[in-house]
Amino acid sequence: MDHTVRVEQVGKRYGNKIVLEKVDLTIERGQIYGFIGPSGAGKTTLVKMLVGMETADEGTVTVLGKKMPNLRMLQEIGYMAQSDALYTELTGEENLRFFASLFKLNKEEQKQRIAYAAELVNLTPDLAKKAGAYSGGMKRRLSLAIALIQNPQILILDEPTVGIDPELRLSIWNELFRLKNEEGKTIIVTTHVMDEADRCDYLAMVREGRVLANGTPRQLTEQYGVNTLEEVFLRAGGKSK
Ligand SMILES: Nc1ncnc2c1ncn2[C@@H]1O[C@H](COP(=O)(O)OP(=O)(O)OP(=O)(O)O)[C@@H](O)[C@H]1O
Repeated sequence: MDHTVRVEQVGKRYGNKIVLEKVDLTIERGQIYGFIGPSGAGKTTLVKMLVGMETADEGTVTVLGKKMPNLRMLQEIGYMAQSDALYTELTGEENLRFFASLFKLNKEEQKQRIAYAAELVNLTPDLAKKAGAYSGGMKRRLSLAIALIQNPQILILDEPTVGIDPELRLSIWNELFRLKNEEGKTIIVTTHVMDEADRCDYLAMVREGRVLANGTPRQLTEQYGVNTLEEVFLRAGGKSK
């Protein structure tokens, strides 16, 4: 099997608080892998470790065979954080150009990638406006375009479609499927939206720093004896489980 990400016995604490405990995961190349779980479960901490922005106190995180954190992996990992990290005084296009310049792309590739990413998120007509004047949804879209700019092998998206209207959400998901199917990209998302979780090939249910269950959406509903992922989420998120 072609492992893209391997998380082994990972533990993390902030002060006295245990945020992740004994987490094991394997993500295969070309998978859309979702993390679901209640607020504060540890999903963002986990994805930050995959990107190399947080270090594990225990255990190891390996991405494309390299132990994380590893600065060289930034070329291969596109990351969209939960809060937008944009230069508000720069226009949308200038933001894209700035981030494109951080990667190994020649001038022509930069131009193509900027046009592609802007088009994908429907921002082409707004590229000349300052990012500070964008609406919340437009900022999310610009962040997504930035995550794609270097054409990374792995996309890590922390709640990518929050504040994005249903039509654009659908077109973004169609593009994620295309990236997976045609380009073999590995896509990791965190989400609270159950119809998005349903679109993932594989899910990990995270709660209180542990992976309670993982499997395909169907395996999870079967395992919990319910009909929908929403019910799985409520069971796993509730105290009664
Ligand atoms: N830098 C930090 N310092 C201290 N505590 C932190 C830090 N980052 C996260 N935490 C705590 O770690 C826990 C897990 O947070 P995390 O952001 O990973 O959860 P999450 O599952 O992504 O939640 P949400 O769905 O709301 O985004 C929370 O209790 C949070 O308060």
